[in-house]
Amino acid sequence: MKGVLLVNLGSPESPTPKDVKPYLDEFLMDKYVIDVTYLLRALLVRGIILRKRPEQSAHAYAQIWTDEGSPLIVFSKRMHEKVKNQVDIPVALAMRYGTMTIEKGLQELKDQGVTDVMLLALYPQYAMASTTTIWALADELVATKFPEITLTKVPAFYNKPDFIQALANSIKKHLEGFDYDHLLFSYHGIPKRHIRKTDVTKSHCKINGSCCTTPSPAHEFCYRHQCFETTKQVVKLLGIPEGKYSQTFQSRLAGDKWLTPYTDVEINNMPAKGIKKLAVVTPAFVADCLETLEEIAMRANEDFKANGGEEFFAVPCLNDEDEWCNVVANWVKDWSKN
Ligand SMILES: C=CC1=C(C)c2cc3[nH]c(cc4nc(cc5[nH]c(cc1n2)c(C)c5CCC(=O)O)C(CCC(=O)O)=C4C)c(C)c3C=C
Ligand SMILES: [Fe+2]
Ligand SMILES: [Fe+2]
Repeated sequence: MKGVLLVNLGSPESPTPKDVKPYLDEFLMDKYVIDVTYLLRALLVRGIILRKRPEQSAHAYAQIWTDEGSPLIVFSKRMHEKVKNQVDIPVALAMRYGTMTIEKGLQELKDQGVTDVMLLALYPQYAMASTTTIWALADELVATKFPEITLTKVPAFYNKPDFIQALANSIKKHLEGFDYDHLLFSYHGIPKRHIRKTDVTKSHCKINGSCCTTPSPAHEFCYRHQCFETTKQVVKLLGIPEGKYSQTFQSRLAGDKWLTPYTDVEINNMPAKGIKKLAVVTPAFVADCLETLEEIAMRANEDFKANGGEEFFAVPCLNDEDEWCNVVANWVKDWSKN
């Protein structure tokens, strides 16, 4: 019997340092996120990052937390319900980190008699730190605990026409009536090293400006290329002219060379370039979360205005919008027919 496992990142149990610390420990000790030797990772994460970050992150989480819990979890659950109600095979929801584990998701499907699982990582663009870590853990669990299950991994959907259409329609709807000067596409950043590491050709991705727009088999696993493509296709559908939009990368951790240009730096410089009304869209995230609600809608908004900006609007993620849920339900239906 067929079934589906939807997987997103996860959130701490509560916005307190006590719960944020073990969550960040699980997340940052993941070898696909901080991809150095175990000893170096432990030194970096447990010896340095986790000394202060849980307090700071808990404070940030507290500002976005809702009565129902973390926005990422709340929106993912709503989206899951809507998808589930449209299809006639079991659909489970799991998170890569935290208590809603992939193991529990697979168990839930197994208990309903599922042996053939469509694994959908809820990230439009492929990255080692987001997609591979889900695929690798699911593979490990199947090998050790669910030998009767086979997995079908859904490739990144950054350029799928129905996803692009849903995203473009959502942006258009949210921006109705906002006469913005500029639309910024801000994607979660990753270390440049990750791009080189997942280059299947081993030589294509030089991150020098043109590699990501030059056709190559490397692009199946090139996060930067996939971000450019999402932006290009959405802009085309919306008919936004050159110069009225740009693309940046946010949420970097210190100590590494991350993809540029950086969202915060660019936003702070915009008012001086005459951009006074700014709209920001965050297409690496399908559900609003800390990185969209606190980093963009709150912090970037304040910084933009402190630097002379006048109006700022953070476009919500797709969350549980009907069109997006229908798109996912259609992917499930198409897969389950074959
Ligand atoms: C879009 C996909 C994501 C990629 C790629 C990604 C890479 C990545 N992230 C970190 C470090 C952190 N990310 C944090 C939060 C966070 N990251 C994503 C998605 C991707 N991360 C989401 C959806 C969220 C929000 C989670 C939520 O609960 O709302 C955090 C935690 C928060 C904080 O302390 O700031 C960290 C840390 C790295 C190092 C990385 C690639 C190497
Ligand atoms: Fe992240
Ligand atoms: Fe590339």
